[in-house]
Amino acid sequence: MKKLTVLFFNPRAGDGAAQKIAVEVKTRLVQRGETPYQFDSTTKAEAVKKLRETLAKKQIARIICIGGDGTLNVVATALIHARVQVPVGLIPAGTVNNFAKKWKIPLEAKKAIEVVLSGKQRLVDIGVCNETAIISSLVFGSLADISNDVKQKQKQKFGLGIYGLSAVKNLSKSRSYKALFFNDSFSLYAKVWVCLITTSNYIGGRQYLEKTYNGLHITMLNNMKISKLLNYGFFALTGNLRRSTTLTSFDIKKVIIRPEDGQTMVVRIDGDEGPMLPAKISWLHHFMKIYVK
Ligand SMILES: Nc1ncnc2c1ncn2[C@@H]1O[C@H](COP(=O)(O)OP(=O)(O)OP(=O)(O)O)[C@@H](O)[C@H]1O
Repeated sequence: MKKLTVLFFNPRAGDGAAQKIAVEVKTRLVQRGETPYQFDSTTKAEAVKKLRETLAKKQIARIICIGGDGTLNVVATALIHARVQVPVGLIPAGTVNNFAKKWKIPLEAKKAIEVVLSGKQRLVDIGVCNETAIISSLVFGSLADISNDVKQKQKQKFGLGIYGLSAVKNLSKSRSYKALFFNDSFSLYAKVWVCLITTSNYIGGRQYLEKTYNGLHITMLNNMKISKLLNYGFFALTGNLRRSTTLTSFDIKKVIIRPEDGQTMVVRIDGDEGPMLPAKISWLHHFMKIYVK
């Protein structure tokens, strides 16, 4: 039986170009004698479920994913649930496309399609929080509440500056969360105003740390003051966040985060609402095969 190519696109990603790009990819695949397999989905949860079922029932040669980090998260989460490794071709069609920038996948659709069809692959690492993939970032604390406030439509209309505006709007509501970070060999109790965990030294398409490390980068702002925010903002914008004196920052492969005092906390992963804390967050070495230049 011939293995199938799954063609998965998210009409909500970026400026909505994914659907048009999907038609282009389909034409290229048909020209090569392939019949791509597609399914309909209207929510992220439905897409994860359908993709996981497809991976379990059918022989899949590869998945072509058209969208941003949130769309790629659907694919990686389905791969985690299905416990299989199938090569993934990313055609960037999101707003930020952090993952595509990190792996130098062309942002222009035509070029990205050629990268997938040329067949060169490499293994890459991602993160996981409970059973949800982390493609680029996990965040909780007041900033997570801020991104919750930012709707996809606003992001498309006003660009990423909308996060800054929302931050200023929400400043008065900000509060810190008490949480315990631990694994087999360390434990840290912290009052977290905002905690950011990333899989690389890029966030929002910009380099924010000097170096990357093969693991999760954890950066947290522990107490909220306007003066601290300015210091933090300066170093973040100049790509030297770890030089800021107002942060706790370390790299790790595995951590459990448990809120104290019975507080409830939801994390946001790759821009979407994720699981509630407590959660186990780990580094998945060589988890995903992707097409690269
Ligand atoms: N099949 C789907 N149907 C509906 N919505 C989806 C589907 N797959 C993903 N989504 C949601 O669409 C939203 C936008 O997707 P995505 O993150 O890829 O685009 P973006 O935000 O423009 O890009 P980026 O994250 O790179 O800035 C996300 O919130 C994601 O949860």
